[in-house]
Amino acid sequence: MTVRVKICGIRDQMGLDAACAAGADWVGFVFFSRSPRCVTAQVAAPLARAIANDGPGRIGLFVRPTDDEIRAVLDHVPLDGLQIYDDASRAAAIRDRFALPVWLAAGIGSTVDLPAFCAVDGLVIESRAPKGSDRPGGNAHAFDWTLTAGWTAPVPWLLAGGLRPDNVRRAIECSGARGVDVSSGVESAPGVKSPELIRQFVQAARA
Ligand SMILES: O=C(O)c1ccccc1N[C@@H]1O[C@H](COP(=O)(O)O)[C@@H](O)[C@H]1O
Repeated sequence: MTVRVKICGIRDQMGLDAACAAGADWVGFVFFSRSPRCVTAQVAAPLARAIANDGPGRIGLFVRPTDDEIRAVLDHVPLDGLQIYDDASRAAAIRDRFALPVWLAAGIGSTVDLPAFCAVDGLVIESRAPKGSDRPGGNAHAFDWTLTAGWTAPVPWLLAGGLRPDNVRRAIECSGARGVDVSSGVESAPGVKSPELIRQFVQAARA
């Protein structure tokens, strides 16, 4: 089975071209001001529009957004889905409001944190933010991948957090994930995507 891959935190054409050439299934644009990968709608719009119809899906990442913040982005940037960091009921409300697929990000500390039910289209299962971090994801921080091994997921899900070309295969084998999401692990510096690491990551995920 082909593992599906999302490359998150795309900020420029070079990163986008690398993700497309590597065969990524989705690319993510981060609309969160405290992230080193943050893009404005003005920066993301031409990148999102440049993606071919058969290219990766375009995911907008938001942290506790208001409806107005999402609307302001959607007015300019064509997106195929939203990745939301908020509580489950708010994510479901965003799904209803904007009629777009919504993936809810869930930080996992133990198996009790794994959702048994949800009213969204997908889950991004990742580590909890380390103490002192001012953002809930994108921290290059991994969790115990075996926690998801016996889980019956209510919707499709991606594994995220601290994944890199040299650990993604082991993470997939330990977790049972069929999809992975990466940001920090394919960068040469915070916010700077490395085409070579993107290529290696996608290849390793699907090896
Ligand atoms: O990428 C970010 O900067 C970010 C900021 C705020 C919330 C989530 C963010 N990224 C997501 O976090 C995970 C793991 O990222 P990493 O590979 O450990 O850096 C992933 O789902 C990203 O989409």
